[in-house]
Amino acid sequence: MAFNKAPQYTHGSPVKTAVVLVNLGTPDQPDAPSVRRYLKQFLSDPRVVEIPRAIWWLILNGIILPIRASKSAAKYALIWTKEGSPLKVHTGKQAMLLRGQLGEQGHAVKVEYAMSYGNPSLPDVLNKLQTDGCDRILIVPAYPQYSATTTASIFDAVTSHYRKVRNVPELRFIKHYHDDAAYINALRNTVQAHWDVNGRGEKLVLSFHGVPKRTLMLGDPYHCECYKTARLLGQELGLSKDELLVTFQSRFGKAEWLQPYTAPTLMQLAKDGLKRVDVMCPGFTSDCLETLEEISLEAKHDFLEAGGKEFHYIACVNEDPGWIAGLAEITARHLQGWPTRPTEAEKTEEIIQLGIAANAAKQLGAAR
Ligand SMILES: C=CC1=C(C)c2cc3[nH]c(cc4nc(cc5[nH]c(cc1n2)c(C)c5CCC(=O)O)C(CCC(=O)O)=C4C)c(C)c3C=C
Ligand SMILES: [Fe+2]
Ligand SMILES: [Fe+2]
Repeated sequence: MAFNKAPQYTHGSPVKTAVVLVNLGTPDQPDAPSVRRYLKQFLSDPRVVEIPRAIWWLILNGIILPIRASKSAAKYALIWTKEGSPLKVHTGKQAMLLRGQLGEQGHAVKVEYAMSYGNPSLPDVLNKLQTDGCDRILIVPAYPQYSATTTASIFDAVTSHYRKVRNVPELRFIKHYHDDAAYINALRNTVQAHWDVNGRGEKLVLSFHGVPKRTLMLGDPYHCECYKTARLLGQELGLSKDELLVTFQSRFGKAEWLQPYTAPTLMQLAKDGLKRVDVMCPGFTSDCLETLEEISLEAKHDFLEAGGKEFHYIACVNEDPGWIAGLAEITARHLQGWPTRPTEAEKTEEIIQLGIAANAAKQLGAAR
């Protein structure tokens, strides 16, 4: 196997640190060809669909992609913004704000964002960081709860990238923050802010993205981590057991997924006489197709059709300042031990270098 050519090594170059916020990915455009390309990459990942490859290849290419690409594209079109896909827009803004927050705290780190599927791709971002001389990389998955389908797929993508690299950096990887006070507080503040403006529903439904039930039986901690997030948030909000409900959305395929399923549960609640429900999705740190279309539009429609009167969707933490502070806290904790705060000598050296560069530019200007 040939390894990718690394930038020329130079003695004494300062070791730079980078943080990469990684989210799932999204199509480039809300049209069938783009969605097909994205779904093909996503659903071909053996971490996402654990069916023998040859059989799955036939099902995916013969049935799923031809049908789903245009159906999903129509859904993406409903939530697309002028800036692009909400998932990408929010993740990009979070990375920019995290950069600012860590910088204010004195950390000299680069912060980028990348996607497991689609763009900006993880390999592109990791290559760029290598070119920029970053030799310490902290990977921050955008998922609070660990799941092999999401978190481990990032791990696979990162490690398989570096299998082709000659000069590998130091690597760190955050596994989860489902029970981290920084995340729970950001969720609590988001719910409270919504209640302060809109009053409070009879029930708060926490809808997490589902996974096949089989993965729980095989030892994936995702289900337990979702319940722990819910329990801690319920405690922070002072909710009784009757006021809080966990459900799982986005079932894909025919197999049983984690239950109770979100949409049928909401319809049953309405049929049982519940008038107002508040719904939040604490498995997502950015609003996306799954929250904006599936919950805020589809599930709302189902609840109202079944006799409910008021449906309140509470947005994800997105760029909420409390969450950006929390994300910075979690990130800084995982950067510990890496010298990210420049020493006085390094600061002086940087000032000298800047001075030399400015002088050179002046001389160049005078010579012209
Ligand atoms: C938050 C964690 C997520 C888990 C766990 C997860 C598992 C999972 N998802 C699918 C299939 C699809 N998911 C789709 C979209 C999608 N999924 C997540 C997150 C998790 N998925 C996000 C953030 C998004 C939205 C992306 C966006 O562009 O906004 C889709 C595509 C949309 C569609 O066609 O419905 C599919 C398909 C499986 C099979 C799975 C676990 C086995
Ligand atoms: Fe998904
Ligand atoms: Fe979905």
